[in-house]
Amino acid sequence: MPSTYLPTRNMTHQPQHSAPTQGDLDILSLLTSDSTNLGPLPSASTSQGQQGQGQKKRTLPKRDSPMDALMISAVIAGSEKISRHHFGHGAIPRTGTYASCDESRPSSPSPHLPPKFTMRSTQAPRSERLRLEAEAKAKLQNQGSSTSQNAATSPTSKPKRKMSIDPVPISQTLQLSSPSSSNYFHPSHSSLSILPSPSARNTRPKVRCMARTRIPTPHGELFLHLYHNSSDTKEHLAIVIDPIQLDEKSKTSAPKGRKEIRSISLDSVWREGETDMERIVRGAYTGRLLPGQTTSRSPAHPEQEGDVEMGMSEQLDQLPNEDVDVKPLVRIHSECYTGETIGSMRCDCGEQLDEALRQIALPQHLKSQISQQFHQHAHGTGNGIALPTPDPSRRSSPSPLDESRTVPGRGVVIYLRQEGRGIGLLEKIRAYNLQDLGNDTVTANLMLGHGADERKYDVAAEILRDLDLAEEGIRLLTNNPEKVEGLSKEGIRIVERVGMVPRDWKCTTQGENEEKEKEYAEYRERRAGVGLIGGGKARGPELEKYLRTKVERMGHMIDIPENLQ
Ligand SMILES: Nc1nc2c(ncn2[C@@H]2O[C@H](COP(=O)(O)OP(=O)(O)OP(=O)(O)O)[C@@H](O)[C@H]2O)c(=O)[nH]1
Repeated sequence: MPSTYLPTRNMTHQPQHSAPTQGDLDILSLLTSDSTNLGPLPSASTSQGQQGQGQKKRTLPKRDSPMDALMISAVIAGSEKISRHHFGHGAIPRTGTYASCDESRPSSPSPHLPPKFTMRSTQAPRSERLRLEAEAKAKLQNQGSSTSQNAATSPTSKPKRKMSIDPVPISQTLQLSSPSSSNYFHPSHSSLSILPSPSARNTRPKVRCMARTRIPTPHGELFLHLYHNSSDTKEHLAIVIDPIQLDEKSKTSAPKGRKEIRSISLDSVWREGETDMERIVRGAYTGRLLPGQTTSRSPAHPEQEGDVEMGMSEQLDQLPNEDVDVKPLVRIHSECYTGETIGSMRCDCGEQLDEALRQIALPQHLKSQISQQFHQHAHGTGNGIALPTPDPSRRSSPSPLDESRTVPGRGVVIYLRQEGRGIGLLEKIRAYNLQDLGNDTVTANLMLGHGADERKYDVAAEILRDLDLAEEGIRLLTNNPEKVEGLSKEGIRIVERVGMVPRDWKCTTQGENEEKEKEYAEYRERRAGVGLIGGGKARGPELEKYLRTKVERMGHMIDIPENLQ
């Protein structure tokens, strides 16, 4: 091999401090020597005794992998100045950092040739990497032992983030999902591992509103609140309709003392020094955001409001009238993918969600609200839940309230992610197949090893508490006695139950079918159906059977229309 193959460029740029190793010298000698000078490589068949006297034994030093001299030469000749120490590192323009892969041996380019490139390791020295790894392990162990308790009590001890949207990591806010019943389709499924501890079962779940935003809908503008909680991994929602927060006219027409429906956990200060932009991004502002806005009118920092508009409650306090306000209308709604998204007419869930939003947004007559309280609902509250009976003497006494006054409607739909009455979408789909075999919605659940209804209302109650509605009292929109009982047990004050009449039954019962039909047809064209498939009235034999089962087997507090009995 001619000596011109010697990779002189490379050798010239070897760092001066590092003496060539024996391996380097061997390769150099291999590349520059005549191959005939190489002795035979030792092999199993060649013993020392068999070697000729004059033959000098030449062996390559033991290296990690066999190296082909020609290949090495070709690679070196065709590449930038790369020494074997830097093999595998990237060639980058000189930028100053990590001039060598080992900080103890900085590279020293030849003083004669201005270097075009310097080599920079793409990774830190091993010592540094080991140190970081040990640090990370220690940190993980610490986190494991201190758990969520630390996080909840000292959010400021978290590593500093650019924008603190989430004061507590999701892993600490959300725990493993709620228990599900076992059934014979999943013999291997054990729910034991995810059952909460007995002590956890007795404590109230904690909820935190993580973010809120304004959503325009066919029923007006509303605020969507997303909640995390400590008892399951679901993101439950609160859909708040409260026009006084957005609309000047509503503000002035609302009764004195009406409070905005706001989340306490969202509005609180999440950490010291949080910025206006952080509060805006999570939705902890009052009023309406405008393009380019960077400061928030924040209920948590009233002292910062300065030149901004007067707070809503101050304005309301200045209203002259003394009206008793209508209580917020609340619906606790459970997720139903089929009914709400693909317009299934096996159930009335899509229609109910639409109808609930419509009813909450409707202006309320103060007079009618008071008079409603004189009448116990036609079906009572069911399950022994006593609703307050207003003093009948007030009925006859003339009062300014007798003059009907319209005030903006307000209320909340708590949207719980309890698909399929708590059994999940997969199981509900299986239940539908059992229903097609002739079973009703309750029997199908039982056949799958579930309860007829596995829902809980503790998280809903905590969300109502967070919205500061628990004590003020609510009007609950439902036919379901379990919802009334569940919420009452959780300490929610229900002043009235408002029935949910299926739109189709409404037409049938009121004897004004044609007019009502027309009204619903117009309604459907005008505003329903936006975002809800078939948002008008649902009708069909399967829906009929479902509704009937709810009344006959689940105790729902509504009469089946006479012509359908
Ligand atoms: N397992 C099962 N769940 C169903 C079926 N049809 C509807 N659902 C679920 O039932 C729930 C609907 O309940 P809600 O809208 O809260 O109302 P409700 O319990 O009927 O009571 P109301 O408040 O009177 O409407 C949703 O989670 C649906 O997914 C069914 O056939 N089987």
